Amino acid sequence: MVDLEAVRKAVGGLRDPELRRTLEDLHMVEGVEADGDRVTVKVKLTTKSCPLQGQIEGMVKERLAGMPGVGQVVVQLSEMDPQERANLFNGTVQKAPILAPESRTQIIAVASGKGGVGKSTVTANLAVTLARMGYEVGLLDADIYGFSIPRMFLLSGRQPTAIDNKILPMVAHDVKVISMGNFVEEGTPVIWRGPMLGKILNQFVGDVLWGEPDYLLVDLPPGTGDMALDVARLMPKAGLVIVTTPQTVASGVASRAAHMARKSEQRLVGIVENMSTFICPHCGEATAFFGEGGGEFLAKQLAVPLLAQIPMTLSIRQGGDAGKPAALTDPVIGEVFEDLARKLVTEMQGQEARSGTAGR
Ligand SMILES: Nc1ncnc2c1ncn2[C@@H]1O[C@H](COP(=O)(O)OP(=O)(O)OP(=O)(O)O)[C@@H](O)[C@H]1O
Repeated sequence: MVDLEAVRKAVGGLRDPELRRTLEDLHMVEGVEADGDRVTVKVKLTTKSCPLQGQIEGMVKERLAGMPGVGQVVVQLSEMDPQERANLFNGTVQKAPILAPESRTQIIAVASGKGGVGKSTVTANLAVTLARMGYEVGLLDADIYGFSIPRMFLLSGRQPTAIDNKILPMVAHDVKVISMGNFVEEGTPVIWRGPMLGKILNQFVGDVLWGEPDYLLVDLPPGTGDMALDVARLMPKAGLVIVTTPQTVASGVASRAAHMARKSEQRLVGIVENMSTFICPHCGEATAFFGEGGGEFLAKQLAVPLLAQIPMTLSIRQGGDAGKPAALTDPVIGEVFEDLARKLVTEMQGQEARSGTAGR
């Protein structure tokens, strides 16, 4: 005898790979039936064109395999009607828009004074680390000219699913990702300017079904251009983390980014010094390749904490190119980023509490 309640519970406990919620929460389990040991599970997808339907079918079969009394498993897929979908998206998936005062999502914008200091690398590694620590994480790649996030998450060339004018973020390494890089042909230059940038950012925030992540990381373009100002305008509560190298600090470009943030009344959370030392892949010796003390100097100057000093390692570069951030594969780097994530979470909580906005 098949225990249909147990089957329903087992299927209901599976998580939708895109929406990151259980099928039960999403009201996707329409019914379970048994005819002898032949079990039929009816699953209602948000859309029949869902590219993950094969994956969902496989998940159900794998989950039920070997359950007492269960022999053959048949998965019948159907589709929600627009009303059911709207109820689901506006209710279960996204209770409040991500920028609404009642949203629980904390936004962390990651900036740098100039390009090439490793801002995207730090953002990607921080995102996967927060996800590994159990937080729900979204990553918005607002570096629309020099997007490198899709490559770092092995998402190049893929397109997110769009349903009823909403976009589902792609998921990689447990992080929900949206990047301009997934909306344009590879190698095509992005030439929008001024007001268009604000519109894209608006869309990436308003039209993407982020759900309710604990943290939304925003990878800003380098420098103090239009996009950084748009982020300040659209996300006034975002905390800003500035990535610098010891050398960049010396040239003063990092502090320009910080001063702009202050001017636009953005909340500075802290500094991350990247490429602090070069770790030789052969002998393991650490060399202060770009000088020393820069991050600390900037942190003192701005009266914010130095959250981390990230070494320059082969594993970080290789992880970025291979689509698997090194924080997931190199235990030493994993530890460095976990330390950064813990400090960042604590600092954000402290700032919230001090400004009296905790629990918003
Ligand atoms: N700590 C590190 N160790 C080794 N390589 C690193 C490290 N940080 C960054 N890199 C490498 O440096 C290059 C530039 O990094 P990244 O793309 O993250 O910079 P960025 O500041 O985001 O640049 P841009 O804003 O111009 O896109 C990449 O090849 C990346 O793999």
